[in-house]
Amino acid sequence: MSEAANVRVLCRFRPINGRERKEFIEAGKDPEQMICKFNDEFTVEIALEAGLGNKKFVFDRVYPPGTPQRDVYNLAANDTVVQVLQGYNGTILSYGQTGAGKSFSMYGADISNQEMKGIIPRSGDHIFQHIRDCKDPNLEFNIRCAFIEIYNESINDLLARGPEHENLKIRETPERGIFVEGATETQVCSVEDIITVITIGDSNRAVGSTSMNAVSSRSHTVIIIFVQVANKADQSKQEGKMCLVDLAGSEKVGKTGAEGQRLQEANNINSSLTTLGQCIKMLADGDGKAHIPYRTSKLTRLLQESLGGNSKTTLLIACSPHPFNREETISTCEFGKRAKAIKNKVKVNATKSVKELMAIIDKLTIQIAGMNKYIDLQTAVIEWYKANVPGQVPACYVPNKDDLKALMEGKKIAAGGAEPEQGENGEDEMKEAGEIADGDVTVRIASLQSQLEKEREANKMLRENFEADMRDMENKLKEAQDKEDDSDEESSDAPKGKGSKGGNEKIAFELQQVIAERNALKKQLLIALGEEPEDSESYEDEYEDESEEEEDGKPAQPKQPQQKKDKPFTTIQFGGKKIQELNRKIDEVEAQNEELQSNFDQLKTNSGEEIQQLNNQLQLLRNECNRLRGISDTDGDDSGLDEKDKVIRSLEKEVKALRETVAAMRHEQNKSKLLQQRLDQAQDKFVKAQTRVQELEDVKPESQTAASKLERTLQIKNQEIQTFQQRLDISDQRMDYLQKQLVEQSSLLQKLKKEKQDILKQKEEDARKLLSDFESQKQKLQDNMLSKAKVYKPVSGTNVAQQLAASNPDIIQRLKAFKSGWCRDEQENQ
Ligand SMILES: Nc1ncnc2c1ncn2[C@@H]1O[C@H](COP(=O)(O)OP(=O)(O)OP(=O)(O)O)[C@@H](O)[C@H]1O
Repeated sequence: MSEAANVRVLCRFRPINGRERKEFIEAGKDPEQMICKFNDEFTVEIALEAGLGNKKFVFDRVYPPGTPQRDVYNLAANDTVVQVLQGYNGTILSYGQTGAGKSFSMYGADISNQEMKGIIPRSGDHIFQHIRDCKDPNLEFNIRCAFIEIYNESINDLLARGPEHENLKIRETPERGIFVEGATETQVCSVEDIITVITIGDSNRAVGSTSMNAVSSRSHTVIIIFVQVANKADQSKQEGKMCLVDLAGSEKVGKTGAEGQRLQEANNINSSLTTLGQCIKMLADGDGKAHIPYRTSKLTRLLQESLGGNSKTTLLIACSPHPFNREETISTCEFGKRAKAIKNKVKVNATKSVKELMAIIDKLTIQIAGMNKYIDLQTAVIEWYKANVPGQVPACYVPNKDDLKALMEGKKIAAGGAEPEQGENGEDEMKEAGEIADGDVTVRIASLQSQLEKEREANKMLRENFEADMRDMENKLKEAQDKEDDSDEESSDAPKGKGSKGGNEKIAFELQQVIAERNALKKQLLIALGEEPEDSESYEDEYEDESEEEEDGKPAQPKQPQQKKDKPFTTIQFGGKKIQELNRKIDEVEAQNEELQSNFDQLKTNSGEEIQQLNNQLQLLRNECNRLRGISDTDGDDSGLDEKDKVIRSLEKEVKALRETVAAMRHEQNKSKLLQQRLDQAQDKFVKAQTRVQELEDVKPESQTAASKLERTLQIKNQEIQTFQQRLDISDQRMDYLQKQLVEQSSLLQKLKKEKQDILKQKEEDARKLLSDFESQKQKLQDNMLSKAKVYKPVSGTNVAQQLAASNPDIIQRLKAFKSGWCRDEQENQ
């Protein structure tokens, strides 16, 4: 993880020097005059040309003239060293006008003097003090130093001589970042080694005298201290890199009086500093997306990481306090102000051990496997959708983002059909994944959908059953009616007496059966609707007395059926067509019945009187006949006999006629009886029909209630179906989204695969390169040490300075000359 870090800018003013005094004394001005006013430790006000006021600059710290080296180090470099020891890149660069004190701050007036030494030797002190203080036996430190200069746009190795160490190339790799290819990196084991390295490097660098600075740096110098910390415990490594940059001074060519080689140097210096200024301006002003022209100069390319890159950077601007350099001081402060706005992105340079790399590869392999599995699942979903009707919930599990995450972490997901993992955490992971799967909305939709389907099916069945029941009831009613009609016809032809009564019983029995069946159906229907069935009333009671014998040979009067309590016997107004027909028939039968009854009564009255009269006449005739027979037997007169025979025959005719009349009357009487029986039957039918209608009337509200309940249930179910349909639509949208995601994930997978291959390839290449670099470096160092007797030894424990002195006697002269330059300048200042 990288973190943002602003470039810190510190501003240091050196004391007024001899040259500046001299200039002002010669000009008749106050030689001690200063242009800077220090309001607090962060602010400096620079006096502009006469009358134009002051210009205020705010920095992370402002050091007035006379600030001790230690104070500058404490703020400028202490934190940076700590961060480098933690594996960060840190840069401290000094910028300013020539002679403003850059080298003084970075190296110090005397690098071996405790008070006068500058940031670089103090950093060395700090690093080795830290190593000495470290108590962790697993940590191994490896400190290396490189020392280069950029002179006239050429990068030269200051720790080795020869053309092969000049004009070195800048390279960049993901592991190392930006580095100078072929620059000598010598191992240092103490601060003395660092001092030696500085001394050697200094002796090799390009310096010259200008009118502004007796020993002026004619090149930009960069000391790089690599701090590598290896942890034996976990085989990990991290390497912090500290760049200590002493820039060559910007100068006004006219003011410094440069000409010839100095002029060319000055132009190159100014050119690279101008590019540096441009990069800083663009970094400060831009939105982070602008192209920064780092490659325009070697300096900016080398400092690319320090400017807007992976480095915690501190810019130390060195300024002159004297009015003689007002313009340059203001310009330097402007430069510092711009640099302050730069934000770097820093991160720890942790080098992965083989173990760590293997772990990363394993993780990536798991991720790829997880993504493949995810893709398989998604493909299954798509296949399912293709094969099934849209709007249905997939029969297969629809994985979600969490599943992808879990799969990429090597976990398994329950709905994917994977086996539970072994080990302590396996179960938990499966449980977790299972919870994710169970909680998935699609699964819930599927479950609800199937529930709905079941409800729908049950509803449909209920409705069908109800309709079938209704149909059955109607059929039974029709059958019963037909049977009644048939019974009517049969009874008209049936033998007199008990025969017609038996027909009624049969109808009554069948009707009871119909009622019993209806009750059973009603009970089933109520149970299906989830209601408590009422206890069915016994309809048999209504008919239990119907089979009573006739009393005294007289036809039994039709009995009224027992009416149910609280249910009055009402005239039927039921809406069915059949019921209307039945009513009509009942009315007809009733009318017929009344007519027959009155005829029968009339006939009965008339025939009874007539029979009595005829019987009386017959008796009289019999008496007369007997009397005449007695007279005839006593007189013996034949004429009288003929007369008597005539009377007898006449009387016999009359008797015969009377007998025929009586037979006819008896026939009428029988006919009347038959009519009476038919009347009874009709009465029975009427009663039964009324009962039936009443039953239907009773059932009607229940049926209506059940129907309305069903209707309401259907409405609710329809609403639920609509809701489910909406949820299914959402699910469809989700599927679209998932399909898009699948495509994205596929391309991401491809990308990851490619990246993995690239990384592996790059690692192999780097390893090969490192090995070859190492071998060549090793060879070079050995060659240098053995054959050419070079000045340093890249292994700890040897006094590099002593070896250097022994093998390079001329360097002592050069160092003396170099130091005398500083001393001269010191004297001048004093
Ligand atoms: N803070 C200071 N206190 C005392 N003397 C200083 C201070 N800064 C600089 N000097 C002196 O000023 C002179 C010039 O300093 P220095 O060489 O460090 O300048 P520079 O900016 O590196 O110049 P150039 O760019 O030409 O190399 C030196 O003699 C140095 O000792």
